[in-house]
Amino acid sequence: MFWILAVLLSLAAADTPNKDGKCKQKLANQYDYIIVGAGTAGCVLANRLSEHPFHNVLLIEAGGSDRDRPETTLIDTPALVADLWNSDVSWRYSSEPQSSAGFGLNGNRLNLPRGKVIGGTMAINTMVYQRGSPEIYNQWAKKGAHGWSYNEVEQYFERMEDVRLNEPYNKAKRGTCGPMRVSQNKITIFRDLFGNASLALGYKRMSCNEGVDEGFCALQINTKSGERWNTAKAYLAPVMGRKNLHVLTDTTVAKVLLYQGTAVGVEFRSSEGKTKRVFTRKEVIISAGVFNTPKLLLLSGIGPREHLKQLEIPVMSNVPVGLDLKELPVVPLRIFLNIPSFTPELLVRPEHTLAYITNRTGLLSEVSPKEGLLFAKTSLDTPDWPDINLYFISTLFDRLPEILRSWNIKENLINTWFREGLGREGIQIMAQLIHPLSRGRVTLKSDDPMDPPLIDPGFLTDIRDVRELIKAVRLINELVNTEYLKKAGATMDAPFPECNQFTFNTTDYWECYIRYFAIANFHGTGTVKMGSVKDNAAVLDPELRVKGIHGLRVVGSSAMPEPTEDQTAAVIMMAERASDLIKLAAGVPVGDVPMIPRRMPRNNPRLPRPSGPPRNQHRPHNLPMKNAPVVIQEDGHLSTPLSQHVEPQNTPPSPSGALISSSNQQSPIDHTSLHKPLGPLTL
Ligand SMILES: Cc1cc2nc3c(=O)[nH]c(=O)nc-3n(C[C@H](O)[C@H](O)[C@H](O)COP(=O)(O)OP(=O)(O)OC[C@H]3O[C@@H](n4cnc5c(N)ncnc54)[C@H](O)[C@@H]3O)c2cc1C
Repeated sequence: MFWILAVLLSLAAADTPNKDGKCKQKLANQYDYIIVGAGTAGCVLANRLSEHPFHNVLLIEAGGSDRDRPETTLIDTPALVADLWNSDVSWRYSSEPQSSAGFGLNGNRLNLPRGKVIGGTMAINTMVYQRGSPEIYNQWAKKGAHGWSYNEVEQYFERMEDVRLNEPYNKAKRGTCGPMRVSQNKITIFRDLFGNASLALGYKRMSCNEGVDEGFCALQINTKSGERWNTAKAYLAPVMGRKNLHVLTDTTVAKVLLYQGTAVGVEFRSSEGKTKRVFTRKEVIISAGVFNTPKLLLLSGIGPREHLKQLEIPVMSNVPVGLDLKELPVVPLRIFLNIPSFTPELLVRPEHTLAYITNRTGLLSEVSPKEGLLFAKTSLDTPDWPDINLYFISTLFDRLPEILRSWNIKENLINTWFREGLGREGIQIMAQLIHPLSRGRVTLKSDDPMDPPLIDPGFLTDIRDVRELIKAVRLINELVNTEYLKKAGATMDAPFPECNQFTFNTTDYWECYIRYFAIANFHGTGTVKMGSVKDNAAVLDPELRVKGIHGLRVVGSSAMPEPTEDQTAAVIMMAERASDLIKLAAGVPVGDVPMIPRRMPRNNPRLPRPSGPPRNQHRPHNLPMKNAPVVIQEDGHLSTPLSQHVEPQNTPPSPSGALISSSNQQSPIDHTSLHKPLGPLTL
C-alpha cells in the first residue's frame, strides 16, 4: 500500500552516512576476527573490535547494503515498516505447520521474517526499545550465565544509550552519551486513555527501562531525527572508513572451518556464486540471528549427534544446537470504540508526506500507531517478573490488510472477519506472553547451505501458555470495563464464528480464539543458548564460547537463555559486553581506556605488531589457550571433535484525523470528557 509513498520519499531522500555499504577492499587471506552477520549484534561487534587499530576485522553479510536500494526509504521511514517483512531484505522464513496453533494462518504456518541486509532484523523491526525486566537477567545468571545479572550488565545499557525523551525520566538510570538514540512517539490521546485505564486497575505509571517492571509506560523507540535508528547507522556507518575493517556484503557463510577443535576460518559463497575460504588469527564470531546461527553451526558439524548423522555431516561437537527455540506468542484483540481512532490513510496525506520530506516530522516519522505498554504479573509460579505485556495500538488491524498478510492470515478471514472493523472505530490490544513454556527447534532440511532451515516453534504446545494468554485476555476485559474505556464506548470483539461451538467469553472460547490468532511476535531466542559449563542444555559457556570448540563464539538473539520483553536492547547489550570479553581475551584494554593512538605507524619497528595476547597481559582464567587440547567434560556431553581435517588454503592458520498529538494537532472532537491527562511521572 505504501510503496508509491516510498518511491516519492526516496526521490526526496538525502544521502545518508553509510551510503556505500559495499566495500571495494581486496579480501585478505587472514583476519584477526571474522564476524558472520552484519545484523543487530554484528554491527556493534564490528565497531568495537576494529577500535583497536592493530586488529583487522572481516564482517560478512548475506544480504546487501541498506543504502541505495528500493527498500531504503522503507527502512528509514518508521511508519512504513510492515512493507519490509515480505520484501527482498527479509529472509521470508515461515514455520513448519503448527499442530496446536496457527489455525487462522495459511497452512498453519507462522511467518517469521528476519532481516537480510546490513542492519539485519533491526532494519525491518518495529523499533520498540525495551531493556527487559532486571529479574530476567538475574535468572540468566542464576541458571549459570555468570556475569549477566542485571547489576553486571546495566553499565552496558548505559554505554549504548543516547536517551532523549519528551517525558521526565530518571537520568541517573539511563545512558545519554552512547550511539543508540532512544526517543518517543508523539503523545496522543490514546496513550492517556490506555494509561488511565491501567491506573484505574491499580497499575502504576512508570517510565520504561528504569528497572521497574510492572506497570504502564509510554513506548520508547529507536528513531533519530525522524528516521529509524539501528546499529547499522549507530555503530557501523561511522566506522566504515577504518582501514582495519572489511565489510563483505551479498556473501553467505556456508560453514565454519574447524581444525583440531579450533575454528580457523569460514567457507562462504561469494556474490558471484563462488565458494571461497578466509582464515582467522583469533576468533570467528557468529551473529547470524536466531535461525541462521544454529543452521550455520549444524552445517559445521556442531550440534546434536543424531541429527548430524542423519545428514551425514561429521560431528565436531555434540551440543544441543537448535533445541530450545522460544518464540513469543502474541494475540491481537479488537476493541470497538465510538470515538475516532487512527486511520492509516492519514499517512499518505500530502501534509504528512511534505512534513516528512522537509523536516522528518509528522506521522511518517513515528512508529504509528503504537502507544504504550502494560507489564503485568499473572502467573504465581514464575519468578518475580512480568509474564504478560500488552501493546496498545490505536487502530484496527482490519485497516491494515498488509499487516494481516505479513502474518500469513488466511485470505478468507481477511475478507470476512477482518472486514467487520472497516466501517467501525476501534483499537487493538496485543497480549504477548513473555516466558512461554512451549519449546521449539531449528533443524536442517539438508546439508545445502542455501536451503532454509526447518523452524518448528512448537507454538502453544504447552497448555500453560494458553492459560496465561487467557489471563491476559481477562485483563484486557477488565481494561475495557474501566470508566475511561467505557466512556469511549469500548466493547470487546464480537464472537469469532469459527469458535461458535463455545459460549463467547468463556475459557474454552478464548482457547479456541488464541489457537486461531496467536502469531509470533518475532522475538525468538535460545537456539544456541548460553549457560553454565555444566549445563547440558547450554551450547555456549557464559563467555559465549561454543563448548568443545576453540576460537568460536556466538553473539545475539540465539544466545539469549530466556527471552526479554523486547529484544534489540538485550542483543546490543550482549554485543557490547561480548566485545569486551573478546578484547580481554586478546589482552587489549576495554571500556573507555584509550586505544593506541590512531596515527601510530602500522609498521613502526619499535612497536611490533602483536599477533596474539601479549605475554605480560591479563588473560581471563577460563579462556582456553590457543591450540590447547580440547577439554572433554566430565559429563561426557562434549566430545573431542571427530577428525575432519580441513586443509587451509594458502597460509595455515596460526593458531489519525483523530490521532491527536497534544503538541501540534487539533482534535475534531472533544475528548476532554474521555480522558484526563496523566499526571507527572513519579520518579
Ligand atoms: C518484524 C520484526 C519486528 C520486531 N520488532 C522488534 C521491536 O520492536 N523491538 C525489539 O526489541 N525487537 C524486535 N524484534 C526482534 C529483534 O529485532 C531481533 O531479535 C534482533 O534484531 C535480532 O538481532 P540479531 O543480531 O540476533 O540478528 P539479526 O539482526 O537478524 O542479524 C543477523 C544477520 O546475519 C545475517 N546472516 C544470516 N545468516 C548468514 C550467513 N550464513 N552468512 C552471512 N550473513 C548471515 C543476516 O542477513 C542478518 O543481517 C522484531 C523482529 C522482527 C522480525
